[in-house]
Amino acid sequence: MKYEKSQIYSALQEVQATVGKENLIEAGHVRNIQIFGDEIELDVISMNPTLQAKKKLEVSILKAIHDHAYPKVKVKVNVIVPEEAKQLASAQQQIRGEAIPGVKNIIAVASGKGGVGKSTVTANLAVALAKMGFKVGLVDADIHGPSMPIMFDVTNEKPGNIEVDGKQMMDPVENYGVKMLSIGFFAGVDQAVVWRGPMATKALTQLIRDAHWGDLDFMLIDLPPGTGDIHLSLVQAVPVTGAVVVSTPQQIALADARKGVAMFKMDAINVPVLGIVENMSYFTPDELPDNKYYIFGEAGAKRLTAELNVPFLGEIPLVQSVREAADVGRPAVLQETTPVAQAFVEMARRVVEEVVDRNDNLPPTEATRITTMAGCSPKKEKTS
Ligand SMILES: Nc1ncnc2c1ncn2[C@@H]1O[C@H](COP(=O)(O)OP(=O)(O)OP(=O)(O)O)[C@@H](O)[C@H]1O
Repeated sequence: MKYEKSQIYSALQEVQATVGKENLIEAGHVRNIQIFGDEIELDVISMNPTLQAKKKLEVSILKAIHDHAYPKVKVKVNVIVPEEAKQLASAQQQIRGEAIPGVKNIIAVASGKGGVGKSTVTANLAVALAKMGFKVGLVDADIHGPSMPIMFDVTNEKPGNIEVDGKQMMDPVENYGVKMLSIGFFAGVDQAVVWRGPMATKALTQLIRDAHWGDLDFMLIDLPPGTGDIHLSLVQAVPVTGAVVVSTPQQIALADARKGVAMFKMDAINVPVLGIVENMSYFTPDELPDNKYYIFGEAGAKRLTAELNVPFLGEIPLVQSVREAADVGRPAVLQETTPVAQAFVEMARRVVEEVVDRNDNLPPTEATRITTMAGCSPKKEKTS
């Protein structure tokens, strides 16, 4: 079949440019349409440097060409981000608050709905990253129910004080290779529940900024469920590298996860969504390890990622040992050889991949970036 450039141009008029109201052709964002046998290749400009925007643009172009010109043709899209678009995004990041010296990547872990296992996933992600050799810090900002001290078996510890450049700072507690601060250390679980608005925000900012974290590859922030004040405060207080959203496959959890993703994508917030983790994907009894029971529905979060065009970061089974491990303060990923531990390690690998991808495609949070998967092979268990 012979393909006509004019047909391709008219199909691309159906796709909106990444800024303004014009379509791609009106905006002059399509360059170098080339036809090689049964393949069309073209360059397109994206004024939005985020990975999501670029992927969305690519998908829209494929769809437009298939729907309005040639249904079966192979299409290769090269998305180009001009330097000024990168600089603009960088400037937008600056007004968000200063980076934290020594902290390379800040990852917010969120869920729309409570009780879907956000804190469990965060704790296991933190330990998995530490086992891979990364320097990891964890901020438990879940003011409604800080659970990290229990999950890390440090309920009887208190963060120390340390003088840094003449200033008194909190010294995070450490276990399993993860430095950690929790609102629970200061307020006690019962008090923390009543914290709201400015008080919660102030506490969160102090946990992040008034602590001596040292050099970290990753700072994970376990947010309260939902989409509230504290989420907005966080993105104003620090430049968040990306967000991980946790959901179960259940419809009501997915509806809230969708809201969570939408919140991070809002123009005013504009935090790249690294992807969605599906927790409690299926139940597997210990005595029948090959049996999978999809008690909350099957692959719901996976479908949602396809629909929202965000990465799928993995599925974690519902296993009794995960709950037991959380309760005794030894995250399940430390079990090493169990399938659920491997699922957590695989999820951590996917998160690192997405961070690398994001840092390659967006202005960095700081000058030093993680741009390699080196160090991603699990090393020997490190416990304290
Ligand atoms: N994959 C899993 N298998 C078994 N139990 C799990 C799993 N994930 C989480 N749980 C258990 O489910 C309960 C809720 O988990 P968790 O506290 O992590 O949820 P959450 O989303 O952080 O809750 P919230 O933020 O509303 O306090 C805990 O008892 C936890 O041990």
